[in-house]
Amino acid sequence: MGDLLAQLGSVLASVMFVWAIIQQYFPYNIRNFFDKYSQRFLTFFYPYIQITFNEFTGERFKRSEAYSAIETYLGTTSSMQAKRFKADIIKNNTQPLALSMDDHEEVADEFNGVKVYWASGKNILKSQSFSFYPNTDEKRYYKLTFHKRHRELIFGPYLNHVLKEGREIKVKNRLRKLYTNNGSQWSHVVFEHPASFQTLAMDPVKKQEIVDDLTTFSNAEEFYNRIGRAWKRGYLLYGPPGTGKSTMIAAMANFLCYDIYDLELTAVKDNTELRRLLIETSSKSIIVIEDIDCSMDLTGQRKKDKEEPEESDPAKKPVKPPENESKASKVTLSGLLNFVDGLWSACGGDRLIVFTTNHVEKLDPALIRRGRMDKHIELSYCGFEAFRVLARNYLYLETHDLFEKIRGLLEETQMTPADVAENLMPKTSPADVEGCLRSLIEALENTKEEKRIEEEEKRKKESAAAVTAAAEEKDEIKVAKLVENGSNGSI
Ligand SMILES: Nc1ncnc2c1ncn2[C@@H]1O[C@H](COP(=O)(O)OP(=O)(O)OP(=O)(O)O)[C@@H](O)[C@H]1O
Ligand SMILES: [Mg+2]
Repeated sequence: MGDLLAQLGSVLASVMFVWAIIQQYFPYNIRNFFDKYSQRFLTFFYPYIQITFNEFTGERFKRSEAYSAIETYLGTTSSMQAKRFKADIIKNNTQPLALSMDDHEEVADEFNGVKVYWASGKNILKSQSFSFYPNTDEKRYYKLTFHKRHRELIFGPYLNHVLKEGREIKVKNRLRKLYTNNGSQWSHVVFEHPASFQTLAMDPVKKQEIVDDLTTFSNAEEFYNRIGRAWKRGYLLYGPPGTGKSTMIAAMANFLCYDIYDLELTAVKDNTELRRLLIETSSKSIIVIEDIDCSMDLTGQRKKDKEEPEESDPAKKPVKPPENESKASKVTLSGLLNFVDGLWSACGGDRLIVFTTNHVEKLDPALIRRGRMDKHIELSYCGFEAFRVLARNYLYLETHDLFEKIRGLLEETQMTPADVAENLMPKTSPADVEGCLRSLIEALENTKEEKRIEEEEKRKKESAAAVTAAAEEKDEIKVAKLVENGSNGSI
């Protein structure tokens, strides 16, 4: 046995030696000739198929998307098998490093019970001309090997699975961005908002419904293709200031790993500019228009005659530029509707459109009808369940004797989650839990008292108005009687 191995070893060594000599000394075309015929010879007996994915294809400096997706996919799949990795910092909240297989490593993968083999390698081409960047002549590739009887499974479902998984991991690992528009240009910063659905204070049933809806949407590419609709979904978030609309958008972006495009409509000149901005948005993004009722007169002619309710938040009063102001935005309701309706569906990929408003009743029904805004979500005053989330977030508190009292007060008053959160914010370290809860109770009682006084004053005003109206009515009757008597000649 030992002899046989020794002989095998020496045969292998001689073959490798001859191959090394061919590689080293024989001209390119002779090598090519050997390659070609040895391959033909091998494929005759060899039952395996090989596919090579090169790092650069076609355009010299454009990295192949498939190669990059495979690299990411194998980074996760190979983590238990490979011994040498390449690492890169990704500065992501959840994971600091992205791993990928180093050159000349080989790993196995399994799909539907079928085993396949991936190998990484590189060709070093000798540059014909002088180059300052010798590294650019390294050509990396991944080679996939599998038995030829699995050809259909691998060419179809398996490769789709690898590319899809790879892209998804890449999306999760990337640094996400928050884009804002300055007129017709997007500029961006890194998006690092810590909000999540766990920390969002709202009714848990409603919250779960939203999470499920988002999950279904983000996995529904095939469904949207099949029914012939653009892969997009509209959300309308409405409710008083400080109830968590903006926080929910950040939580959605973190949950789906999407970028955010915060569109400032008042800075957009006209419909053409709006169209350009929207077409420039990338897939896997949330396009947000905050305070849509204040952004401009989107309601068109229809609302002009109606009396508009007074805006309680002075910062959100609609900005109405002077008539002759040349910079005034000319974006129209129909311009916006065209995009929400899917004229821009030509740009593929999934996008969420989110509108927020404090006054849902002010919006034109055309803008928010189902199909345009698929989901209407009301964010309202803080209920007991929402309070419990805040207590957990701010004070690590699951239960407390004062909870029942707080429950009662929350049912009787209207306090926004922002105000509740402010009261629960620890003022000392370590947190004085009872002190925070008492400060909240005091704030709730003050709000309740203010509401009582307000209602009493309103009642007083209403009864005073009723008395005046009755007196006026009496006077009118008297006058009418006098007039009637006068016409009868009795005055
Ligand atoms: N439901 C909530 N859950 C957790 N935190 C909340 C919630 N609502 C408000 N907050 C807290 O209050 C602050 C203000 O909330 P946010 O900006 O989301 O309110 P909003 O509804 O967007 O208000 P506006 O209508 O004025 O834009 C947030 O920074 C957050 O800390
Ligand atoms: Mg907001």
